[in-house]
Amino acid sequence: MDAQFWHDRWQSSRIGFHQQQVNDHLRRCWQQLGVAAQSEVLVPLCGKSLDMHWLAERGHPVAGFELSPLAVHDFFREAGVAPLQQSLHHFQCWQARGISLYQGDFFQAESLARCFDAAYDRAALIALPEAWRRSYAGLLARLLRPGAAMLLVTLDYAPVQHEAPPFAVNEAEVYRLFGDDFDIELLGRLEEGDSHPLVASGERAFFDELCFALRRKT
Ligand SMILES: C[S@@+](CC[C@H](N)C(=O)[O-])C[C@H]1O[C@@H](n2cnc3c(N)ncnc32)[C@H](O)[C@@H]1O
Repeated sequence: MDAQFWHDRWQSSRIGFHQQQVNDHLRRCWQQLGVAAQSEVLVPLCGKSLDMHWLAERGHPVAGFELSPLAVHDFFREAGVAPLQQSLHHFQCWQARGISLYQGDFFQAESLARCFDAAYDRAALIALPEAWRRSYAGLLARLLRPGAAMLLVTLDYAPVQHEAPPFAVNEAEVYRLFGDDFDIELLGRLEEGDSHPLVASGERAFFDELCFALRRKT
């Protein structure tokens, strides 16, 4: 997916991935990661996710990375706050209430020369075509300090589609991508079954959400 694909999605408000509520896996599983309250949480490909407010309310500074200026603008406008803005290397950085949104290409994040103790990925890995996922996993391994924890939420469904996100990223692929640099534990599999419209209509045989805890190896 090139940048224009995502700019078009935001421009035309085709943002079905955006959740009006805090993600269930985040609520249920975050505590198990044992991330210290003051640890900053990296949120790659963050959109305007409300999950970032949830993390900030728990005392975590948040560093989100998002391509779309519209998403960043909406995030702060909908929260009713006026962020401070500055240019930082390849990014425009918008900050308010302990949340910093770096607007630009996440794959340039190393230009900031920063590392993090925790990360949260919901609908980021599965937004990337297969050819980009290894670079993404490698970048996260470099941005996270040894011992850092990451909560990763992916989708597994069949038959898979290759044309447009969300892409299926199953358990075996998570181990292939992250296994060299991270210890991995599958925390849960939410089997949506017939409650998912694509399963009910017969378009998909199954449609599951997977939640993993990753720990950066020392
Ligand atoms: C499927 S959405 C998920 C957003 C968010 N994680 C959520 O749960 O709502 C993927 C987001 O990644 C952004 N994006 C795609 N490629 C990016 C990149 N290279 N750098 C930063 N953001 C990117 C898109 O604009 C889009 O908002």
